[in-house]
Amino acid sequence: MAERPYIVGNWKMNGTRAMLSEARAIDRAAQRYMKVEVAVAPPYTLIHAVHKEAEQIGIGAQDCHSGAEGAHTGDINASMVADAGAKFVILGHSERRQDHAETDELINAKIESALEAGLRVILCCGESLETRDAGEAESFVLGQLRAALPIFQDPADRLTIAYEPIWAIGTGRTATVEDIAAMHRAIRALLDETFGEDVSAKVRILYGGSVKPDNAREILAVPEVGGALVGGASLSAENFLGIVVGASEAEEV
Ligand SMILES: O=C(CO)COP(=O)(O)O
Repeated sequence: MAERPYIVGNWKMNGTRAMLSEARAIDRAAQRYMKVEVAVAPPYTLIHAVHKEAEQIGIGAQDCHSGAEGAHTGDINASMVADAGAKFVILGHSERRQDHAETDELINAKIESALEAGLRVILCCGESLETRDAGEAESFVLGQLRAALPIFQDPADRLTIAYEPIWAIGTGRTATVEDIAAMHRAIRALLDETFGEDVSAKVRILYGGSVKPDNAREILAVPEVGGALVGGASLSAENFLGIVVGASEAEEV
């Protein structure tokens, strides 16, 4: 693997200032695992506070509005999260696609504004169980990516992909390592075709969906997997660091 494994915690709609002690613990411990790149995406309300605590870990946002500042009550745009200390934003997460009816067009507009604000993008993709059972998982996921990849002029520097099968998110059910490897290979082939192999090699493909300390090492040892996007297990420093340790051990194999 060309790059360090990338372990990103997505706190989703969790966390008050009480979580700052967890963030501090993650940050201090991450300094012992320099072979792993560690980051968290807290809710908007905590981005700046976590950014101030963090010396080692990267900070990101879980979403951003697609527009410039203006009359959009309750919304937060890309330059605002960048100003708060975020260096990346997660876009296209299945929970945003489902709960907020986000379309590929809207996600593309968000990607454009994020790139303009200097943010890196973690672009999520993933199929439902119905789609998988119909044998259409690969074409669905590649379709989601084909819709967005042409926007990236400088993908090596700005793009990370997260493959998160919807049926594995928060369910305790992970995809098999064979399924993960197969989907990651298909995504890599698309990246090779779109950007050329040299640039593609610099884009990490993460797996997400019920990654826990006890399965992290096995998943992260899959050569095609460049890291993990972690939901539930990122809310406790102990669990999240268990995954970082798993990534570090998988690197040594
Ligand atoms: O959606 C996810 C990360 O973005 C995965 O969530 P869980 O790790 O809770 O399954």
